[in-house]
Amino acid sequence: MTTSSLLRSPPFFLTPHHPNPKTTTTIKATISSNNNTPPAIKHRRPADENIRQEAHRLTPSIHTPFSAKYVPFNADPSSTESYSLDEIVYRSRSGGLLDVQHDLNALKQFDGSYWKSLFDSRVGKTTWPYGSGVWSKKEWVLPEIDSDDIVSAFEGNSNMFWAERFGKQYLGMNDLWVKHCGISHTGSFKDLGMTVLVSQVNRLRKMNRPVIGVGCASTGDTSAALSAYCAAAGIPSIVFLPANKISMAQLVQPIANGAFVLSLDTDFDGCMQLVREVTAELPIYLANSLNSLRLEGQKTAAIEILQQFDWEVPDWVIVPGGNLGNIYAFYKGFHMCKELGLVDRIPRLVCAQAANANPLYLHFKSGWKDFSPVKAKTTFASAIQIGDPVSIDRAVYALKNSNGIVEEASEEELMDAMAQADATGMFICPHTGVALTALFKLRNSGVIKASDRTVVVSTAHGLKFTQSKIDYHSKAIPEMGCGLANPPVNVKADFGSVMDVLKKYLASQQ
Ligand SMILES: Cc1ncc(COP(=O)(O)O)c(C=O)c1O
Ligand SMILES: N[C@@H](CCOP(=O)(O)O)C(=O)O
Repeated sequence: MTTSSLLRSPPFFLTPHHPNPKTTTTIKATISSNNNTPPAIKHRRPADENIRQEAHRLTPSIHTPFSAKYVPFNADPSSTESYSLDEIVYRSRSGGLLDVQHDLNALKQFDGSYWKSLFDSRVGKTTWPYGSGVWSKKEWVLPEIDSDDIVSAFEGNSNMFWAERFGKQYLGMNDLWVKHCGISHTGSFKDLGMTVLVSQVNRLRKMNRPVIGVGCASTGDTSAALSAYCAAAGIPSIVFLPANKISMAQLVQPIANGAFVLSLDTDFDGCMQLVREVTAELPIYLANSLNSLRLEGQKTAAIEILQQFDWEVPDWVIVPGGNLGNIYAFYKGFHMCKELGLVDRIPRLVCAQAANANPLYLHFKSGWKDFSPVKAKTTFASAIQIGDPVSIDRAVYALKNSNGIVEEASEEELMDAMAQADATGMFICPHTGVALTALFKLRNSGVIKASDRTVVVSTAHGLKFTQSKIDYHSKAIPEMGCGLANPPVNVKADFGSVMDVLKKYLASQQ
C-alpha cells in the first residue's frame, strides 16, 4: 500500500476502535440457559497472550504516514536544519533549543472530528499502548515508534477535579478545575514526558546506538520518573540531586527504583550544568526537558484537558513553572489542537513562580527585556527552586503567543493557598499552592472573571511534600502566621476529657 493510499482511507490502526467479531476486545458475558450457572466470560485475547503480543497481532508493524523530526526551536522558516529523532542531539548547530516538528500536512489529511473521536475511543482502556493518556495520542507524539518499544505505565488520563467548594468559598467561582497531573505513577506530571523519552531510549538501544544509561539533574520529580521508567525497562539510570534540597519522599523514589544516585553539594542549576557536561562526554542520554522529546509527552495533558471538557476550550490555564518546559508543552498541545481543527482557539496561559525563584516573573515585569538568571533561594515549592531555566526561550514564546501572564507567590501566600485547598478536600503540593496564589491575584485584580472557566494544573502529589504541611500545621515556620494551621489536640484518654473537647469543638462548628 502506498503512502498516498494510506492517507486516503484511514488505515486500520487509525480507526476508532471497533470490536472485531473474531478477536473481540469486548468482554462478553454469555447468559447461560441455566440461570443457576454463572455466565461464561469470553476474553478479548487468549490466556497465553499478553497485551504487547495482542497489540502486535492487531497492528503488525505498519508503515505509518506520519512522522516527526527535530528542528531548531522557533527557527526561521527558511532554515533547513533538521535531525532524525533517532539521532542523539539536544541542541541546534547555533547552540539553541530544539523542537519536535510533526508533519502537519500528513496529520491534516484527517479532520478535527476524526482525531477527536479517535482519541476519545482510546480513553482508559488496557489496549497497548493506547490506554495511556500519552500514547492514546501516539500519532501526535512519536508516530514512528513501534508499540513494542514503548515503556508505559498507562500514565495520563489524570483526574480533572471540580474545585467546587474552594472556588465558591474563596473566589466566587463555579467553573474552577484542578487538573491533578500529580495523581500519577510516580506522583508528578513528569511521567507524561518520561514515558516518551525512555521509550525512545529503548528503541535507540535496540538499534545499538551508544546509550548505556540515562541521566538527569533533578529537584526530585524528574529523577523519580526517570528511575521508575528505566527500572521498568531494565535500563540504567543516573540521577544528579542537590543535597538536602529535595523531600525525603522524592529522594527515596530513585533509591528504591535502583538508580545510581549522586547527591551533590550544589543547587539544581549546578546539577543541571554538571549533567550537561557529563552527557556530552559519556554514553549517558540526557533526560531533562532540555531534551525536547520530553515535551511531546507533557503536551498531551493540554489535549486531555480539552478532551475532558468535550473539546470546549477553558478561558485560563495556570501552570507552576521552574525549568519552564511544561508551560511550553501546554502551549504546544493547545496549539496543535487548534492547528489541526479540534478547537478554534487556545486558552490564555499563566505561568506561576515562587517569589524566591522568579527569573521568568522578573523578565515578564521588565516587558520581556534582557533575561537574567537569578540565584534561586530556598522555597517550600522546592521542585521549582530553579534560577536559570533551560527552557526560558520556549516559555517566553508560549506566553507571548497565548496572551499569557506571569505571576509570583511569596512563601506565606503559597503555603496559605495550599492549606486552603487542603481544607476543601484536596491534598496538593506547594507548587500547586503557587499556581493557586496566581489565581487569587488575578481574580482580585479582575483579570480573571468569576465566570471564567479556569484550570489550575496541579503538578505533583501532596504526599511527596508532607514535611511542608507538618511544618505549617505545627506553626513551626519562622515569620509565618500559618493562619490555617490545624494541629492535633492532645487529650487525656478518659471519657470526661474527650467529651469536654468534643463539646467545645461542636459548639464552634454551629
Ligand atoms: C512538582 C513540579 N511542579 C512544577 C514544576 C515546573 O515544571 P517546569 O520545570 O517544566 O517548569 C516542576 C519541575 O520543575 C515540578 O517538579
Ligand atoms: N522539577 C524538575 C526540575 C527539572 O526539570 P526538567 O523538566 O527539565 O527535567 C525535577 O523534578 O527535577
